[in-house]
Amino acid sequence: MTKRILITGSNGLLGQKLVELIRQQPGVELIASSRGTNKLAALYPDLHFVPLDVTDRAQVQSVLAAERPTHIVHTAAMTNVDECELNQEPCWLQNVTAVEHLVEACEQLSIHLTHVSTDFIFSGEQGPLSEEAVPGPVNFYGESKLAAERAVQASTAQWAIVRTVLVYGIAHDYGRTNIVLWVRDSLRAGKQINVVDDQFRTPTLAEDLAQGCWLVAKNDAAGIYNISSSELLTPYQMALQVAEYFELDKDLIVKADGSTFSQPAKRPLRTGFIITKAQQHLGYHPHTFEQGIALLAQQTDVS
Ligand SMILES: NC(=O)C1=CN([C@@H]2O[C@H](COP(=O)(O)OP(=O)(O)OC[C@H]3O[C@@H](n4cnc5c(N)ncnc54)[C@H](OP(=O)(O)O)[C@@H]3O)[C@@H](O)[C@H]2O)C=CC1
Ligand SMILES: Cc1cn([C@H]2C[C@H](O)[C@@H](COP(=O)(O)OP(=O)(O)O[C@H]3O[C@@H](C)C(=O)[C@@H](O)[C@H]3O)O2)c(=O)[nH]c1=O
Repeated sequence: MTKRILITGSNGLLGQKLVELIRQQPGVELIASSRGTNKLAALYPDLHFVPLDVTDRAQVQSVLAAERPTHIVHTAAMTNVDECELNQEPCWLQNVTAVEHLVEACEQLSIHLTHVSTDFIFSGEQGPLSEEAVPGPVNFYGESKLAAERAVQASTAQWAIVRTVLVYGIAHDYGRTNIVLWVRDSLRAGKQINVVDDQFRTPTLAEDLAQGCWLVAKNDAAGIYNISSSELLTPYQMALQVAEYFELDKDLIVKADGSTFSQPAKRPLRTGFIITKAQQHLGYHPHTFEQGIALLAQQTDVS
């Protein structure tokens, strides 16, 4: 049966990488969707795009009934963690209520749902984590993403959950920075930055995350899959690698921790994922952080 894959949040970082990847797959029909206008229209004039605000139940019902996808990769979310902490109603609407609308439609139309989740559902007391780890969020964004997972796991539709962590990459017409570009651009500007050395992550190249989501949908996989890199690093260690690669001044990177650096929303300290299940079951093989930096360097040097 021909796969018809609908991506939610196709204007986002992961959404754009999924469009780039899936549009090249033979025998697969792609439906891109997002809340705003299509940011990829100039890049991919032939891209089939439909406006879809996933918080609007009627839109979810009508678009899915019209487009009849066989698979959905749900990337859309409110992803600014501090904004979620300070604006909890829109966070819940975008991260939980929207998922309930999608689950309902996937059950009605027998659509395979791949839902993208996060390490922030965990407390940060221990890591790196397997798929069996017990959640315990420490911020509202994490609470919303855990509630979304529970809605998906209670579904009678075919579902898979892809958990990831600290995604970096370059997207078109995109407002948000990421750890690699933020460090590179700060050091290039001669700016001193305070970077925490007490948070542990397995940073994820956006292209690898897209590959992981594609492997899940392609294989009609079921259950939870950790999709990230396999290198456990602190942001401080990541910053040093970025400085090394771009030959920038490491002395501008000042080591910080929770006692000297804080953000409106608490961050889980130790996360990061064990990815052996995805490696063995899906054939998932991510880039190293250094390879990821090199890929971004190539992309920024040409764009
Ligand atoms: N980035 C990271 O470090 C991590 C991300 N994740 C998860 O991965 C997924 C993708 O993240 P990422 O690509 O970074 O996110 P982005 O913030 O880059 O993109 C999210 C997209 O979702 C869209 N969106 C938001 N609300 C709606 C809505 N109601 N209807 C339709 N589209 C909507 C946004 O549209 P608009 O542009 O109009 O705002 C945006 O384009 C998310 O589920 C996130 O929770 C998990 C771990 C780490
Ligand atoms: C801005 C800043 C960040 N950091 C560190 C904190 C953190 O570990 C890392 C990234 O910080 P940010 O606040 O940009 O990102 P943060 O909101 O922590 O990223 C999270 O995003 C959501 C969507 C997720 O799902 C999580 O997996 C995670 O990736 O860099 C510093 O050390 N100094 C700084 O000045």
